[in-house]
Amino acid sequence: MVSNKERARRAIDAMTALGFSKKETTPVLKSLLKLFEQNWEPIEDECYRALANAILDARDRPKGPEHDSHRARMVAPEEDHHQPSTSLVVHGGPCDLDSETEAPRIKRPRTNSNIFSADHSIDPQLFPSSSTAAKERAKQMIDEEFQHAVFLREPKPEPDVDVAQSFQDAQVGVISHPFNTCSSGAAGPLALCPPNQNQTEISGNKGIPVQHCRTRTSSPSFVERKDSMGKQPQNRGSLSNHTAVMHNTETGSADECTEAPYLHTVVASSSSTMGDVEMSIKCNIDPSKFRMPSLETIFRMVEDKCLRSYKNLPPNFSVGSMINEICQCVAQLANDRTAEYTVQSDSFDNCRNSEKESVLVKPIACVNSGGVKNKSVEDPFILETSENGQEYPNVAQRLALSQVRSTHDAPDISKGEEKVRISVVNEFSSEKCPPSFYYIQRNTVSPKAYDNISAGRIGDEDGCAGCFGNCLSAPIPCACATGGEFAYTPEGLVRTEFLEKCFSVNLFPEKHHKFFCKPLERPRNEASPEPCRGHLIRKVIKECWSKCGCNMQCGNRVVQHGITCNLQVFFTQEGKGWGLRTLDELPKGAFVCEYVGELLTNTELRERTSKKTHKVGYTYPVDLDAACDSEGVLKDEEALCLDATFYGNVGRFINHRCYDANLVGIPVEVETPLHHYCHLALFTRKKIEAFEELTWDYGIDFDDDKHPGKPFQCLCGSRYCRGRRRHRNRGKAAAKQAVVEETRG
Ligand SMILES: C[S@@+](CC[C@H](N)C(=O)[O-])C[C@H]1O[C@@H](n2cnc3c(N)ncnc32)[C@H](O)[C@@H]1O
Repeated sequence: MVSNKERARRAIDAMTALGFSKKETTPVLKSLLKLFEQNWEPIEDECYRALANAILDARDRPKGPEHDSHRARMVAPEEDHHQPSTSLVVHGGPCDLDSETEAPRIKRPRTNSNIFSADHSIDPQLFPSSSTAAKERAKQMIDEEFQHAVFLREPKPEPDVDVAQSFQDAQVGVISHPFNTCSSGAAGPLALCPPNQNQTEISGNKGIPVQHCRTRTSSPSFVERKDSMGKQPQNRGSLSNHTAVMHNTETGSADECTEAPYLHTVVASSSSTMGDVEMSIKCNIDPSKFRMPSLETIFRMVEDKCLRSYKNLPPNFSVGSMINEICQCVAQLANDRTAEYTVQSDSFDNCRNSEKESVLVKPIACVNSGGVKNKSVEDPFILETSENGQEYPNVAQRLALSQVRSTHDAPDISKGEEKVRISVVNEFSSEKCPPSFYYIQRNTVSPKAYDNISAGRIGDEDGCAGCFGNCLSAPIPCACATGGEFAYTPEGLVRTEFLEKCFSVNLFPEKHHKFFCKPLERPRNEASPEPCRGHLIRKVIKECWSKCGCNMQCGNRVVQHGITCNLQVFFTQEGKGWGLRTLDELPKGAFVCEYVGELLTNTELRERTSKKTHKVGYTYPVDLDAACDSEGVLKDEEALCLDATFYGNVGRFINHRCYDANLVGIPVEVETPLHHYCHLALFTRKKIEAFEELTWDYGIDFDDDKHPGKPFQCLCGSRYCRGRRRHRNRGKAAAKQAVVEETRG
């Protein structure tokens, strides 16, 4: 049992850590002891919160004949005069309650450097006496008051702690505790944690989460929460848990804290029958200088840094989700050492081990029913690192891979990323599913491409003031309508005229304006890249977006809703590899899917393809021609393209067909606050029957021997095929004319 002397010493030390002198603390402590009838618990509870408050009250209390230095009134000074009878006076000597009806007024701590505010006194009626009930209620009120504050006051760091260094030494720790209490997702309370208590519970009210604090002995401190009923809150894993835990600087005793004050913020948590896992940030701090930023701010900054540092990130990359994922993985791996875990872990180990020389992405195998080995397991993509060690996929990407769906074991190749299930079948060979890639529903953006699009070259960040309700039914089209008319019909189909104009640009590029990339200035001895062959200026659909005044059901929002038709990836009979088909009949002008991949600059794509180190049979880059600037001129490194080789959606399975393909690609501005560029959306050019293969004219000139990428041997089967030798000399104009007529007819 700890002696009173020791308890007093600890209390004084705790206060010293907060910047209160021993001289100041001692009389107030005595008063409180008296008040609580020599019961230490209410004083020690909540990291000596009551004591800290009482000292502050003593400080705040105006000095006067009736207020000697040993008297601390737990009342806000401004109320003191008006409600003297309701305040509790604590004497420095033996406990001397002025009145049985007086009660302590507990103040809310100030949130910034000056810490404890005196602006929030608690109704004294709630503390009618110093009875146990009153003390309980007082304790509860303290909790309520402390829910949202950072409770720091000039703590004394360890003498040998370099404060500046301590800031940099903010650590993230994973704390696992296999029991059933858990953290809530609600904005959480902050606690001042006593240095010598094994567990302190701060009760809350109205369902507001409460917390326990454990101080460190050999293991790190942690904070956990449960609701006022002691149940686990539902919204686990939210990232707003925010807890400040402060330790004193005491050293020596095994059960006492041995480190400088630190701020302890719970970042994420995961709860399951397997146990709870939390991740927290611990900062050694100088509270006079330190203000804990919000987690959202921190995450945003980290995400921004990742984007800049690494080549590529999925657009929905979120540090917060990643940390949550880590918690879940810790819980899972700690409990479940299955074979599957070993396999996956190995692939990550491979990535890690080969980080220096090359990065190995080992796609996860298909589940093969017939015992057929998936080629992709044996032939992983090998991607060389660039000079600066950053090549696809890099560290951040590998971390992000857990969020991106691999295509193994896929009755739905999108692994639930899309609203509809996209099945995979192979009726013609033993390959059960396509070589692995990472399924993404939205483009990822490389930092360079990001710089280009965030420069606002393509889109206009401002929303349209004229949008309201469903823009398509407005009597006068708003500014989102391209050329004064919306491209979509009320049924969500692209209007025939618009569709034909888009098709015509593809078919007769020579009749349409082009713009040309300017190559980068290069040193004389360096080979110049191939001169730009020109990018077509295409018709663009601009969809309404979050800054528009209309609602999500507005008819001028189609592509942004994602895939809605039933598609299937299938193995083609003609030798084109995998292809995409529709399972339902589709009307003319229907949106099928976007071509999704990694958004790169042309320069980045060239660098990537020049390495040609990956063992990928098919290539998937597509120019984003619509990415023109107002001057009609682009620098080479500004022109954008999409590469779906490693990351992509079902669009990457659409094969080429010369001229009479049944899909047409239309650039669509689907804006987000961060991205303003044209997405490449594929719409049906004509009515398509169920089970018909979906095709698209890549615009390849098979006669062009100078083309940097060797075109494949076309097996499209079209009567107008440009790839078949015997057709090459036939008049292209005649072929185009035939297609136009066929389209009209
Ligand atoms: C975007 S991918 C299409 C999906 C691809 N078939 C697969 O299995 O992943 C483009 C590649 O498919 C092949 N391909 C597409 N259309 C073709 C065609 N008409 N004839 C022959 N091969 C074709 C070529 O190898 C081309 O580089």
